[in-house]
Amino acid sequence: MTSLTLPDIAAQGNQQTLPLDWVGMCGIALPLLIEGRNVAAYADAGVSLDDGTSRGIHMSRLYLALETFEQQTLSLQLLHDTLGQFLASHAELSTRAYLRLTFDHLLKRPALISPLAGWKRYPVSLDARLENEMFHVELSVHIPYSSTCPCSAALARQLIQGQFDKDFADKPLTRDEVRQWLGSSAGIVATPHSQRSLAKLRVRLADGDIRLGELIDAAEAALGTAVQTAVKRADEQAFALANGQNLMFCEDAARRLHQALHRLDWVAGFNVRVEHAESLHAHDAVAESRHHWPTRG
Ligand SMILES: Nc1nc2c(ncn2[C@@H]2O[C@H](COP(=O)(O)OP(=O)(O)OP(=O)(O)O)[C@@H](O)[C@H]2O)c(=O)[nH]1
Repeated sequence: MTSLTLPDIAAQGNQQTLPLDWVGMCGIALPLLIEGRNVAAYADAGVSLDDGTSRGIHMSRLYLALETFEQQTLSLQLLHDTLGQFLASHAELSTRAYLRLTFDHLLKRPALISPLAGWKRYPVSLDARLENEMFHVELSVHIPYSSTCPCSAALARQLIQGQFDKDFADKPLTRDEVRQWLGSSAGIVATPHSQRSLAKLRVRLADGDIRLGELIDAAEAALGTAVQTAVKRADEQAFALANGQNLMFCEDAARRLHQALHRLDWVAGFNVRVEHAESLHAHDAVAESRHHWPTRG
């Protein structure tokens, strides 16, 4: 068989000497192993091209370095080793390596009262980089929850009081009549507005495991009214009660999350952003809080 030499354009010299900050591939399909389950993820893999005289990087070497994710459980060590491999396969060319993994993490959540359960989807991204031998990992997760406006609740209560004064102005009060009135929409004339809300958490991981489930649980416990999966009427009623006891502005939600993340000793720094998709307005109410986090970014 004649052996054919394949042209290697990437290895050619470059006429314009210009280093590049990031070169690689985006949207690579990649199965991950997380908590014993296979998860369909996408990877963006890249390196810096510091040697501006080289035309290109070797994309296939980054691609092939990702193969281990299929067999090994996702861990900080695996991310670190992979980035190390990116750089080792680009000696003389690159000093910085980057890997972003994005996937949906599914958790089974029980109903509040009924014996039902269902799956909840949490979009996740993991950004790892190796720069000057320093390894950094940022975990980002989006957590939906429900929030009821405390101001709207107070305004609604005032209207209900006014209606009570009107309806019972000249009447002697009987327990039964009041009870009936409380159960009628003619009595409870106003309801506060609630909104589906979103907490966007970004945390810098110190050494240890990627404790994704623990992070989500801590955030949902702090928020109090996570959105539900399987719901019967009994669950909906319990949810209405939980919301009535858990009124919050976006500022309240951001402060609660700040305190909850601060308690996690494996979190080296964080950025919290909450978005309340208001039903009062066509715009959102938003609050942010950070700790050991650069102001921008
Ligand atoms: N650098 C670079 N490569 C690209 C690009 N688009 C496609 N490729 C292709 O990616 C393929 C893999 O490149 P390399 O990793 O250098 O492949 P290779 O030379 O067979 O592998 P090595 O011998 O390990 O260098 C080549 O066929 C490139 O043409 C691009 O924009 N930049």
